[in-house]
Amino acid sequence: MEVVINPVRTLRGDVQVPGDKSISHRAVMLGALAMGETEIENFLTGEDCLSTIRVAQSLGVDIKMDQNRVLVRGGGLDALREPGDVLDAGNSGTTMRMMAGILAGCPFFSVLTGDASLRCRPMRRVIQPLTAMGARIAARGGNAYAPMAISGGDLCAITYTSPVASAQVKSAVLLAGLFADGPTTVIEPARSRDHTERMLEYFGARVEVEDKRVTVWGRPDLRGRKVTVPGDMSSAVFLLVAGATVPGAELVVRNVGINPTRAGALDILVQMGADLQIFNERRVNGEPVGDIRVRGGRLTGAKIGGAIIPYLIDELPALAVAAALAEGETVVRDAAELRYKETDRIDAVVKLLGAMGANITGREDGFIVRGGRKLTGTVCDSFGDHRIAMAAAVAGLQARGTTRIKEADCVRISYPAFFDTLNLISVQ
Ligand SMILES: O=C(O)C1=C[C@@H](OP(=O)(O)O)[C@@H](O)[C@H](O)C1
Ligand SMILES: C=C(OP(=O)(O)O)C(=O)O
Repeated sequence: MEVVINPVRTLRGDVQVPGDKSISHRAVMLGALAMGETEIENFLTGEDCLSTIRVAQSLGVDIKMDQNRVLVRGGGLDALREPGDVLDAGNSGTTMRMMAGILAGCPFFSVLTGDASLRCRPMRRVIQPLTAMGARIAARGGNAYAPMAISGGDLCAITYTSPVASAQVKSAVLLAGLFADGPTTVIEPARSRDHTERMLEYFGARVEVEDKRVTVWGRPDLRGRKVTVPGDMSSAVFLLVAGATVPGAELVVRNVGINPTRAGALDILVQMGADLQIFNERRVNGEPVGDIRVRGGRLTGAKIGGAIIPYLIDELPALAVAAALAEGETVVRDAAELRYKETDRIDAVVKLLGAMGANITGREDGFIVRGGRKLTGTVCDSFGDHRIAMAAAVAGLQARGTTRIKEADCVRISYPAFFDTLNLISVQ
C-alpha cells in the first residue's frame, strides 16, 4: 500500500500512542511461564506482538484476546508443549530471539522461522550462549540464521559476557536461565533496555542488577500478574520529532513509557533545543510513565554516540529526520547495530533523506547529517521497515510537494494507527 503525505500548516493534538512493543512481548512470554492468570491491558496489537501470541499458543498456552486486552493462562515453567509445526516469528526479532531462550529450556524439539527480513538477521548471538547453556541448536548458514531448530532442556546456569549491547540477547539468556539451577548472569558492554529484568522481578523471580551485569536465579515460582503496558516511546518519538520541528506545532502525547533505558531520544531532542516537557510522572507495574508536551521550534545538530546508543537505537530513524531539519551538523556514531534491524537502517535512512534533498552521508557505524536544507517530497521506499516508513512520513510533513511512501502498510508491525493519528493532528 502506498501512502501520500502532504505538507501541513502545523500540528495540534492531545493523543496517545499504542502500547510498548517490548513490554507487550515480555508480558505474554512471562505470563506463559507463570502459574495462573496474567491480564494484560493496553497490549500492542501490532503484528510483531501478535506473532509472539501465536508462537506461545502453538506451545500450548491458553491466550485470549479482546482488542488490546489479553488474558494469558500459564501453567508454570514446565507446562509448555512440543509444537506440532514450525513456529513463525514473522518480522519480529524480539519474538525469535527471546522465544529461542525459552525453547532452549524446554525438553522438546522446535523450529523457529520468520519472514524474509528476519531470516537475514543474525541469530548466532543467541545460539552461542544458549548452546553454552546446554541447548542443541542447528541453524541455516553455518548456525547463523533462521530457521533454527532447537532441542532444549537440561540447561546449566552460566555467566555470559555478551559482545553486543542487546536486550534481546540478554533476555534470551535470562529466560533460559529460569530453567537452569542456580544463578545465570549476563554482562553487557553497555546497558540495554531493562524491561525483562523489571518484569521478571514483578512476576516474582529473584533478579540482581549491578550496572551492566544482570543475574537471575533459576526455577523461580513465577505467578501471573496484571500488567498495564505503557505507551511506546519508539512510536511516540515520531510524533515528538514532528511536534518539535513543525513551526507553531503543539502536541501532548500521553502515557508514554519513559524508562531511562528507553528515553535517550528525549535527552537528545532536548540537547538539540526541542521545547519538551514531561509531566504527570508516575509508575505502572515497575515502569516509569509520563505525559509529554512538545512545541515546534528550531533545532540544532547534536553528537550522538557511546553508551546512550542502546537507549535510542530504534529512535535513530526519527532522530535522523530531526537532524535533517536542524541547523548544523549531527553525527551519529557507535550505531552499527542499525545495520541488523528489519532492514539496514543506516543505508535506508541515508537513501530516504538523501532522495528528499538532505545532505547525509553514511558511515560504517552511523551517519552524518548537515541539516537545514529544505526537503523535497518524492517517492520513498520504506524497505518494508515500519520505522523507515514513519520517518518518511514525518519528513514529508515539512517537505516541498508530495511524499509518496511505498509499502507503508508495514507500520502495522508496531503502530497500526500511525497514519490515522497523523491525520488527526495535522492542520492543513
Ligand atoms: O528487547 C527488545 O524488545 C528490543 C531490543 C532491541 O533490539 P536488540 O536487542 O537487537 O538491540 C530493539 O532494537 C528492538 O526493537 C526491541
Ligand atoms: C528492531 C525492531 O524490532 P525487532 O528486533 O523485534 O524486529 C524494531 O521494532 O525497531
